[in-house]
Amino acid sequence: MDEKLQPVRDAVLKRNPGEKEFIQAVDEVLESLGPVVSRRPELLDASVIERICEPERQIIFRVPWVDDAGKVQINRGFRVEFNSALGPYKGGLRFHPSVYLGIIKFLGFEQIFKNSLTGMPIGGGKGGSDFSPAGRSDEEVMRFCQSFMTELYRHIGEYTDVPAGDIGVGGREIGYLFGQYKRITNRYESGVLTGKGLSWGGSLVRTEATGYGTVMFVQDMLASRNDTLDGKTVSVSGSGNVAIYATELAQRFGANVVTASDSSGYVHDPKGIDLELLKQIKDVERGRINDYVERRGGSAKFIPSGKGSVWEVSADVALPCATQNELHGKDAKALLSNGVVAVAEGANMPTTAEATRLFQNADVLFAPGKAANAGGVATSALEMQQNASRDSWGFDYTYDRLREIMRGIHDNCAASAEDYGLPGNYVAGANISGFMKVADAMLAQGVI
Ligand SMILES: NC(=O)C1=CN([C@@H]2O[C@H](COP(=O)(O)OP(=O)(O)OC[C@H]3O[C@@H](n4cnc5c(N)ncnc54)[C@H](O)[C@@H]3O)[C@@H](O)[C@H]2O)C=CC1
Ligand SMILES: O=C(O)CCC(=O)C(=O)O
Repeated sequence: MDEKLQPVRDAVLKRNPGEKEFIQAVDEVLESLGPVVSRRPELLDASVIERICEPERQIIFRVPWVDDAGKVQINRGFRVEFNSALGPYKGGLRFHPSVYLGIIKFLGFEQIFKNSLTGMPIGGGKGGSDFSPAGRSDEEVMRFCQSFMTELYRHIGEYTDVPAGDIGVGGREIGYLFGQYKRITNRYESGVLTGKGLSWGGSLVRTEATGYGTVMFVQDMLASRNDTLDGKTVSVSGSGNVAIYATELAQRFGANVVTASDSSGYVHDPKGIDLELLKQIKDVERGRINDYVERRGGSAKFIPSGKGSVWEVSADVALPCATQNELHGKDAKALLSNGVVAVAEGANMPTTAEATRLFQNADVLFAPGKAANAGGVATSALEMQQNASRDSWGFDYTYDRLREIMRGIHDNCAASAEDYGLPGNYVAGANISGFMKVADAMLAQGVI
C-alpha cells in the first residue's frame, strides 16, 4: 500500500476492531488508490478517503417477532447508510445468521463504488439481520419482515435510502417489507424499495440482472482477447438468484455450466446443469442441492462440504456467485492448474486477496464484484426511474439498457486501469473509476 495511505488504513483498523471483512474491503480499495493520491494530493488534504471509510450513519435495532410455536424470538437489525454523495443510499438487505456489523459495513462500502460505476445517481448503503429464513414458514418470515420494517421505515424513503434484496431476501421478503411500509406510512411510495413484484412496481429484468450482468461483463473481457463464451466450460458456485441467472445467460451464449452449490456442498453435472430442475428445487421448493442429483440421475454427482471444493472442477471460466471469501488461494491454484482463463465475481468479495493476486499474476481476466455484479443495482435504479415516471418498460428495452450499462462499466474500468499504467487490471480500474466520481462529488459538496 502507498505510504501516504497507510495512516488512513491504520485509523480504519483502530476505529473498527474485529470487523475483518470491512477491513479487507477497505484494504482492497486503498491498494488501488496510491497512484490517484499522487496525481490528486488535494484529496488527502480534504481527508476524502478517511471520510469515505466512515459511514454517514449506522443504525442497529432490535427485531422481536413471534414464531409458529408462540415463542418470542429476538434478532438484530442493521442499516448502514454509508455515502450519499451521488444520490440516496442504495443497497440490499441480507438475512443470514452470519450477519453482524462488519459484514454490513463491508457490503455498504463496496456498494459506494459499485453504484458509482453504474453511472446512476445512487449512493451506497446496506442492511440486514442475523435472522435466517431457512426452515421458517412463510408466516414466520412475514412476521419477522413486519417487525424489521416497523423500525426501518423511519430511516428510508425514495429520496433518502432505498433497500432491495441480497442473500436471504428475495421477492417474498420484499413483498412483506413493502406491505408493512405502506401500512405504517399510509403512502404508496413505489420507489422506497426495489426488487418488487411485476404487478406492483417492479421492473422486468431486475430478477435476472445481477447474474446476467456478470456474464455480460465476462463477454466483454473475453472480447478484449478476441474470445467468446461459446463452447467454454463454466463453473458456478451458489444456487440462489445470482447463480441461477448467471447460469441461464452463460448457457444461452453457448457455454456448458457444470456446477452449482449451496452451503451443504456442490453438484458436478458434466452434461450441463438442468436449469429448470435447479430452479424448481431452489426457487420453488427451497430445497437442498443434493435433491438435484437424486432427481437428475446420470453422471451428476453431489460432493458434500468438507469433502471437496467446487473450484476443483476443471473450467475455462469461474463465476463465484454464493458469498464472501468462498474462493481461497488453494482454489485459485486448482483453477489455474486446470487452465482457467476468466474469473468474474457474481457475489460480493467472494475471492480472497491471495486468490485475486494469483489470478492477476497468471494474467487471467479477473472481474471484481463491484464491477461484475453491478447489473443488479443498476437495474434497481432503472426500477426507480420507472416508478418515478409511473411507467413500465418492456423486457427487451430494459435488457438493452442493462447491456449498455455493463459495457460502459467494463470500458470505464479498462480505461481507468490503462490511464493509471495498469492495463488489464480490472480491480484497480474499478476502484479508481468508482472512487473518483464519489470523491469529486464530495469535494464539491464541502466538508459534510
Ligand atoms: N441479489 C442481487 O441482486 C445481488 C447479489 N449480490 C451478491 O451475490 C451473492 C449471492 O446473492 P443472492 O444470489 O442474491 O442470494 P440468494 O440468497 O439468492 O443465494 C445465496 C446463495 O449462496 C449460497 N450461500 C450462502 N452462504 C453460503 C455459504 N456460507 N457457503 C456456501 N454457499 C452459501 C446459498 O446457499 C445460495 O445458493 C451475495 O454475495 C450477494 O451479496 C451482488 C449483487 C446483487
Ligand atoms: O439492487 C440493489 O439495490 C442492491 C443490490 C445489492 O445489494 C448489491 O449490489 O450487492
